[in-house]
Amino acid sequence: MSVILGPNRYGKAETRLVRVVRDGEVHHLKDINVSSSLSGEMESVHLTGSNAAVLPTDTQKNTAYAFAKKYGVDQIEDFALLLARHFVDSQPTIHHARVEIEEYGWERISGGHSFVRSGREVRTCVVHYDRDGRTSVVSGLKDLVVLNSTDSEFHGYIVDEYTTLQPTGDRILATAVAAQWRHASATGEFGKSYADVRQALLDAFAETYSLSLQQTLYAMGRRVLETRQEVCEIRFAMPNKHHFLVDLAPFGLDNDNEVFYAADRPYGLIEGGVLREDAPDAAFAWE
Ligand SMILES: O=c1[nH]c(=O)c2[nH]c(=O)[nH]c2[nH]1
Repeated sequence: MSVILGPNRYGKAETRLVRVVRDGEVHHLKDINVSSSLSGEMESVHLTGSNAAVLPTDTQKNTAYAFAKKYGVDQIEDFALLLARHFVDSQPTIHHARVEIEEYGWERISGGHSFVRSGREVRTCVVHYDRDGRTSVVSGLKDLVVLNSTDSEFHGYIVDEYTTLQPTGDRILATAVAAQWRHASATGEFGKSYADVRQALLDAFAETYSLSLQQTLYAMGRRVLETRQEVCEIRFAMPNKHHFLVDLAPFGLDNDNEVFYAADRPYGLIEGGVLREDAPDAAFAWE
């Protein structure tokens, strides 16, 4: 039997890191979750047990903490690029780095040092860097929960012998948006870009009269590409958070789209992407 080593990568997943910046009495918080994943000359470690080419995952974790102290953490994309470039540029055996970061928001309560975890979405990024200098940056968000209490219909679908769904001309449309968008280049004002993409997503969700969540997804992606030139592709995963009208007739009550049962499962899962026709090749950006 002849076998060979397949694709592989290794790293430290979910290094939780909180950076406090003390500006006198006023403190600033960055709360992130860093996952690094390296690949390169890893035949020996798998085939012979030699660890000579391996930068330990423990070191990868330590580097994240040390860099947070030395360089601070501002935009997660910039911090991810810093780490990815460091791993590849400092170690000849490491040819490719993937760094993924999630950021959790905190809001100031009062005074300078008290915070409440924000109920907002989680901001994300995935950065790749290889020894040829090829770089990709994908920004994103997840758990952006949105709801339209009207302006949503769903009808005209295939009806077969198993279809029981009734067509509706007025329903609740709700989802938890998970979106990732690819930057055409690795340089940018990531903070401003993020704020504008988020706003474009919300505006398009609110302003689109929806005949399906698929149609809303496309409108949201299109709006982002119209709003931010540096974004060349966006991908979504959006659960259809079904709201079913409760039958109140047994209680002698009508229900004119007022009382709903908010089901948590099963849910429709609508996934799709929108991209510029001339978007540069994605290479490893989505890996
Ligand atoms: O927006 C929707 N898209 C679907 O594909 C679908 N399927 C379904 O049962 N309800 C919905 N709603």
